[in-house]
Amino acid sequence: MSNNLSNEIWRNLELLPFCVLLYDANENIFKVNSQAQDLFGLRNKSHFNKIDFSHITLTNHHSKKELLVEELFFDYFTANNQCQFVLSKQVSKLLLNVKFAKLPNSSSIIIIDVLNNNVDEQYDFDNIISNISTDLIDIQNDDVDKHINYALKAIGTVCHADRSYLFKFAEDGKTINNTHEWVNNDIQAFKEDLQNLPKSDLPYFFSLMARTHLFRVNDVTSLPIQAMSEKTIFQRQKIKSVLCIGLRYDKELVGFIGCDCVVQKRNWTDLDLIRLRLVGEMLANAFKNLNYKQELQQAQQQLINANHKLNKQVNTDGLTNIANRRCFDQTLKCEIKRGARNKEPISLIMCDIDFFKRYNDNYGHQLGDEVLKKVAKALHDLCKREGDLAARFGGEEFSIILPAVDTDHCQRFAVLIQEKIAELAIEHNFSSASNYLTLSIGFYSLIPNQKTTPKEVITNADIALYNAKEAGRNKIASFKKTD
Ligand SMILES: Nc1nc2c(ncn2[C@@H]2O[C@H](COP(=O)(O)OP(=O)(O)OP(=O)(O)O)[C@@H](O)[C@H]2O)c(=O)[nH]1
Repeated sequence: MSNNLSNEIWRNLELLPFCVLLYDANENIFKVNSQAQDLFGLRNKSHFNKIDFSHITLTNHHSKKELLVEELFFDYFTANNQCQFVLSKQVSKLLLNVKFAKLPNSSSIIIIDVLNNNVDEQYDFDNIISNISTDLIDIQNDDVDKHINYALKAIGTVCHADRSYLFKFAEDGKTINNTHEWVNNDIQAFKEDLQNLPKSDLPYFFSLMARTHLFRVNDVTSLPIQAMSEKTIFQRQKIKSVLCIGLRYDKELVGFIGCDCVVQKRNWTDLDLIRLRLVGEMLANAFKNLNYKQELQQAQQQLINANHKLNKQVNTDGLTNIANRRCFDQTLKCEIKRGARNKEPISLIMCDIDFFKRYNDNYGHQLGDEVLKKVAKALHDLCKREGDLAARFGGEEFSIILPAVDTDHCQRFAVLIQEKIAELAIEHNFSSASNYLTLSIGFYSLIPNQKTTPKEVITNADIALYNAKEAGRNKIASFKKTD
């Protein structure tokens, strides 16, 4: 490549809006445009030698291998003419996209595009954002505060703020509450003072928020005259710069998150805004999910309660509030099967109020109902073991299922029933059996087998009850098989 040609190419190249370096093989010199000189901290010269780059190393962004800048010009690029490198500066790391082109006569050009101003910070923020979004996806009510505080600390730190916070509008829509706050070391917290704050105290702030969902002030002292109220509040909190973005829930503004700088002013960057907006959107989505989840849980609970109530209703006798015939039938069927499986006894007691018709006729139907309730409660209270069931069989007749109870045990239980009814001491002057209300009790105890049917068990207990009645009432009779 002739000198003239090389110079001509360079005149065009050096004007590109990138960092450009050219190696002129003829002269064995390097040319570096002003952006590239700035990037590598080189002194302004018309051309450079290898030695001028000897202090500059780059790190391959993917392989993490280090190399000297000069190596880029000589056989570094083979298959791919483009690669990303990290250049470590004093306080930051820059991500560079480096493109390589060969010229005739072993000369070559390097064009560098600075992709990111601080690789570490971006990397940290990406990590934080990915953590926050993972945490917020499955947010539960009891750890919501932890995640919000983490998000606020993250956004406060990456935006170089001294304080970050979340405000939510109260239900009346007229006041706001500072629900969460992060403050940097030695920075005063204000959360407690910022409860039930009338929106009307910040008219300028909220008019901007309503229109743009954004409030970005680099220098609080430069706020316009309409923002007098805001200025006073900000200055009381020693705020020098403030950046807030609105939180929307179904397009409606429900609050805002923001950052303050207290120690020194900050010219908020577009990146600060993008980051704050990202965190704000994630929080707003999380609140939305949480709300849906809560509504769903409430609906599920209501359904469970309604089901429970319905289940109770269909299985409960309306007057006496103990198990009804339906529940009795189902339970007896199950317990017979269980007894057959486990080869365990089961007892069924049928009991009937003596001369109840006379009671009704003389004391009235209403008092009759009260008696039924008292007897039902007494029987229910006696059923203490799990699996025992007292039910209203129909009219003034009650039944009790006693799993794992044999004849002797059931006889003792029947006596307990009589004692309990006697304790009630319900006057019945029209009974031929006693002056007080009494029951006739019949029971059937058996070890069921696969063929045993509920019908057969009920019939036998009923026969025993009939025998108790026949024996003069207020009696206990057990069913005995007549072969
Ligand atoms: N108050 C009230 N009475 C009821 C209810 N269900 C049934 N009865 C009454 O219970 C009475 C049962 O009468 P009977 O079957 O003749 O029997 P009893 O008078 O108790 O005579 P024994 O059983 O032979 O001692 C009837 O008068 C029914 O009206 C109810 O829900 N409330």
